[in-house]
Amino acid sequence: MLLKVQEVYKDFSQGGFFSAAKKPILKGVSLELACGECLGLIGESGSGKSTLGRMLIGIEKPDWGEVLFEGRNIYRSPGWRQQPDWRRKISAVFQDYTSSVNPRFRVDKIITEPLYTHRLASGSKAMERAVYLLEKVGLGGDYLKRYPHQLSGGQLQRVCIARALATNPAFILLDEPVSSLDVSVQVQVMDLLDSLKKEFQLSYLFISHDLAAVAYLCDRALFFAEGRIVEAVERIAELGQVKEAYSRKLLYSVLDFSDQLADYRCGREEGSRLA
Ligand SMILES: Nc1ncnc2c1ncn2[C@@H]1O[C@H](COP(=O)(O)OP(=O)(O)OP(=O)(O)O)[C@@H](O)[C@H]1O
Repeated sequence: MLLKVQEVYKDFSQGGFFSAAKKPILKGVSLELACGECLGLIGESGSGKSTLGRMLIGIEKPDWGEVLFEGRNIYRSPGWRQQPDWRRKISAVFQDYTSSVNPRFRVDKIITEPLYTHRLASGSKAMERAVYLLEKVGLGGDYLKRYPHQLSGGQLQRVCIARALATNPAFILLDEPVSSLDVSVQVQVMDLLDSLKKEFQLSYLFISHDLAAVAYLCDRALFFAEGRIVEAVERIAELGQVKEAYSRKLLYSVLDFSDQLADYRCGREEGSRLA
């Protein structure tokens, strides 16, 4: 198993720095992710999805429980706050692509930064890798010298995906990666993520409140409420048959679920016609 989360708990302080009051955010979450798999995490705003996501990429230490990556407890490995070898194998793409990049960096610097941080390449080797990655995300070397403000939202998110791929990761956290994009661009970016997953044998945790997007991209899914997994869907085709009241509520809240899924599928066909 690539990633294993065992009974993690997390509380956050409430009411400011001097307050001792704590609010439980994660309440005993366990999950597993195999190589090459895309697992969806669906839940309402504030349910703790991003907190769990941050825990999986090594930046939110659990109060209790374990996060095992390739069998190793990442928060107990020596120097987990620095740059141990496992860290380059874990990457992330977030919803807010604008604040994910330094606006004063050109695309080449954005993509090569992790290569320098992890001492994987520098100079012309790093630049060659940046061009290769830009091609992989459908942009190409012409974009190397552009600034973020010279790119569309979809192009900038592709640059963020290229950066996430730079260190040859095995696992990528995708925290609402298409939520800020137009539907037609969402389809293109999800198709890109899907083809990259196959090409590089990547595993994804895809956090979303959008059931249609989860149905489109994921192999299986977890419904998440108030810091707990309330229902697991082992076959994504059965997403519409969830039984728990919370999952059904989420399903019904997306009244246009099947319309939206049809839109995505339609967008994919259109995309392939345009290609
Ligand atoms: N560092 C922190 N300190 C205090 N409270 C926090 C911290 N990080 C998150 N929280 C709180 O934890 C709860 C869960 O937040 P989280 O971002 O994980 O939820 P989410 O399900 O990802 O929501 P959204 O979909 O809106 O991003 C929220 O009430 C949030 O305010």
